[in-house]
Amino acid sequence: MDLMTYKISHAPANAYYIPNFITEDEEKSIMNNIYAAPKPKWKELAHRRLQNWGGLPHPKGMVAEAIPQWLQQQMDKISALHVFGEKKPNHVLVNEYLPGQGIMPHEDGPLFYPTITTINVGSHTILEFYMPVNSEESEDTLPLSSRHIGSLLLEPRSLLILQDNMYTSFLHGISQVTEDSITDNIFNIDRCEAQVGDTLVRGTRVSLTIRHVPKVLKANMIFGKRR
Ligand SMILES: O=C(O)CCC(=O)C(=O)O
Ligand SMILES: [Fe+2]
Repeated sequence: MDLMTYKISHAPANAYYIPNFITEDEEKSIMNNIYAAPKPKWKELAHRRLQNWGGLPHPKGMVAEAIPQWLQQQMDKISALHVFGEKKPNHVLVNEYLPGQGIMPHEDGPLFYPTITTINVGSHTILEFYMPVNSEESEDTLPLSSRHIGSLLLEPRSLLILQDNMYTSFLHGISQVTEDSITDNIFNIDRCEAQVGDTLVRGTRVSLTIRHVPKVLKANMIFGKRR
């Protein structure tokens, strides 16, 4: 697969969008596996819920946990695209959004290698990008709406890859709405099934954010070596 074919030329930095990265059968099986997880695997937040696979990222290092085969398979497919350099993805964050749910604009922080890959399952969403405020400015003088630079439409079964500047120079977030108007402010609209003028009604979306966590602790570094 030649990644360059999928580069989003209108995006302000390195971003790639691969429609139909997974098949409908794979999508169903991913959904089944995610919903088969025991209830405590879900972490409930105010506006979404999530599952961590591979461990819990932590400034002191992630205690690695085994990744099930159904996820590893997808991670290997992404590895094959060489988007993590010499590294391999070792962590998956699953987010579930019901219609009307979203995520506040944020940066993903220093715990991850600067490539984010996301498999999109179930429903579309719109990922919005914003300029951050620097220390001299405040939210009052530069409201979020004035800092919006554009967005990406993520259709079901697609893969999104964001790198470097896209990761460090902008905030990303998902608005808490139940439908989205498709406008020409969507960087990848020419790669989507939807067209400018459409209104897309949101269903339940599950995203798999697949990343590389550089700092990993071996269990014996915590408990001491046992022989
Ligand atoms: O659901 C998504 O695609 C975005 C998730 C996200 O930005 C995060 O969990 O940091
Ligand atoms: Fe994020």
